Amino acid sequence: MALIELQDVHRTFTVRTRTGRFSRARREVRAVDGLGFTVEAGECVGYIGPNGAGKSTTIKMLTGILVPSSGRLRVAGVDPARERVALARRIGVVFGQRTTLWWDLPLRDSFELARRIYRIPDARYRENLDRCVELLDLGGLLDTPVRQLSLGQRMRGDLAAALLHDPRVLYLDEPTIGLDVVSKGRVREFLREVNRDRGTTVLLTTHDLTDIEQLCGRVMVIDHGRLVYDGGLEGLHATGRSERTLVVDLAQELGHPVEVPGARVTRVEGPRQWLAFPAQESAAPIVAAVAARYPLVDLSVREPAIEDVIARMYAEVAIG
Ligand SMILES: Nc1ncnc2c1ncn2[C@@H]1O[C@H](COP(=O)(O)OP(=O)(O)OP(=O)(O)O)[C@@H](O)[C@H]1O
Repeated sequence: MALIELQDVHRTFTVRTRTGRFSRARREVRAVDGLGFTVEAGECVGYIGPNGAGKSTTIKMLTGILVPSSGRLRVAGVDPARERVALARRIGVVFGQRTTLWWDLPLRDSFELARRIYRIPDARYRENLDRCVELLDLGGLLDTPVRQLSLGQRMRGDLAAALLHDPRVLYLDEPTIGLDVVSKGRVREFLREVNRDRGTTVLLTTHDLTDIEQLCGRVMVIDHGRLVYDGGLEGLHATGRSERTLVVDLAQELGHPVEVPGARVTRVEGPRQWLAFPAQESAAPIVAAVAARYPLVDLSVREPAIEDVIARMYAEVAIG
């Protein structure tokens, strides 16, 4: 069953720019430009793209904060902008950069407030709170005012607050931003549990690709308001933008890059040179060509890092 559905969604903004001392021009920005995708119940999907791609605008439309200029949008069966109250019961939202917790009150009070706002039945509330407290290790923090919590503790509190009412969809916007390695691991482990054991559908926006690698079976890449990739993370390598690297140690420093068909030198350090070649091609002919022309001491092949693939993809979309 599809929990999130977008069909040909557009959202434009009109911005005024100064063209002279007394003159202004109106310009249309297409923040989201014919976007369409479906997220099925129980999926955990990464939603990534360069700055200004349209991610926040999409999330704002999905949470009912912004109305689309045109197109069709449904979340858990409701139209977000028209049925905000019904939507609120079905979704949970966590923004890494902002908190929904009450700054001066103990953590417990923010949870209590969520119980009242969402009218969560007592038994359900206690069960969910106990689970979150245990999994997120919040036991010793419930009576601490939020302003005294560390960033990692506060994020764990925000996650709990977003899930107490059993939302079917969880939107996460940079949930691990600024956290140390241990805190990131804990947040990711919790999210995995929420998605796997409770079947909560997760849409995750992040600039940290490790979040995606560890949590998402599917990734959508957006740029200029359009979907430019939708599929598995490993499938990104097959888009032709992925490169492997052959690292060769020559017997002596050449003073210039080696010349080998099918590969390009990306770095030279003394006798060591780095040769990039398309990831889907075999390394064998390149190794043979290098060995035939230059005396070698050692060589190794490095697999592409997903960061590099995405960076190249962003760069190509920007140029094209
Ligand atoms: N309220 C607004 N008024 C005018 N333009 C806007 C408004 N909100 C967003 N935009 C423009 O729409 C485009 C998409 O912005 P959006 O914030 O959705 O991108 P993003 O992918 O979330 O970027 P980031 O990763 O930097 O948060 C940008 O060009 C932005 O300047």
